[in-house]
Amino acid sequence: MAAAPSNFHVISSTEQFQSLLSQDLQRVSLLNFWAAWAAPCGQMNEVVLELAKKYPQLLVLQIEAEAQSDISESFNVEAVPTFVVLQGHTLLGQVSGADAPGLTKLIADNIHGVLSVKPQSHTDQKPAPPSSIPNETPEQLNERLHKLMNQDKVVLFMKGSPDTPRCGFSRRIVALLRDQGVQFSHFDILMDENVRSGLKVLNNWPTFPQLIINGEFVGGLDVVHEMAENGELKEILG
Ligand SMILES: N[C@@H](CCC(=O)N[C@@H](CS)C(=O)NCC(=O)O)C(=O)O
Ligand code: FES
Repeated sequence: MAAAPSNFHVISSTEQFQSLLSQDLQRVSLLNFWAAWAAPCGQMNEVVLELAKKYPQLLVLQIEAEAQSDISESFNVEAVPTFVVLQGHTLLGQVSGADAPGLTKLIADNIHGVLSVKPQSHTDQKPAPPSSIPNETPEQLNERLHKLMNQDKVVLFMKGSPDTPRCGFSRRIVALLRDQGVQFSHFDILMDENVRSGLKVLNNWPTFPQLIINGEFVGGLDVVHEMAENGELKEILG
């Protein structure tokens, strides 16, 4: 990250957090709850830095969610990234997930009333997607997705690898499958944007992890967790 502006603070203690917030109770602040292992948080950190530069009057607090668990808990942060916008100690709004346009709008709307700074177009704030196989046709991608889904009896499409998950949801499904004694192959969707977006369409499911059994889409973490609880998972695994 390049040199941070003076309204941008990395929080290292609850005391520092409270004292920064209390300095000026009229000031609008943006709390960015992030984690180093979550790729979308890396992209959103850039967006947050741009917002800090664009709105010098905005107090921007970078909070590493797991390291500052007391602060995270007090705002009920359950996933990263989560963004909380306050004026003093009053909640103005919240955005969950890597929603750059949503966050930009929330800040613009709230800063606008307070400071009348003209908001800029949202489109130039979108992070660039990671690279993928160039010139792959939809047919080729479809064929590749079916091959990947059939590479083993159980295939997990996840963020990162089973030994190095890059997201809490992926980490939890790996722990669950291991706990259930399920053998599985995996594919890291962070390495391939075509697979990432293609599977969302093919399986009509917007998130990862995605578990595939016998070539068929089964569900994400919540679904698989439910199936492990009620015995259905063992049943379809035969
Ligand atoms: N409730 C979901 C949680 C998974 C989730 O929300 N995943 C998000 C954040 S990791 C996701 O994959 N977003 C789309 C993307 O990153 O492409 C489940 O049961 O699997
Ligand atoms: S990568 Fe942020 S919640 Fe999964």
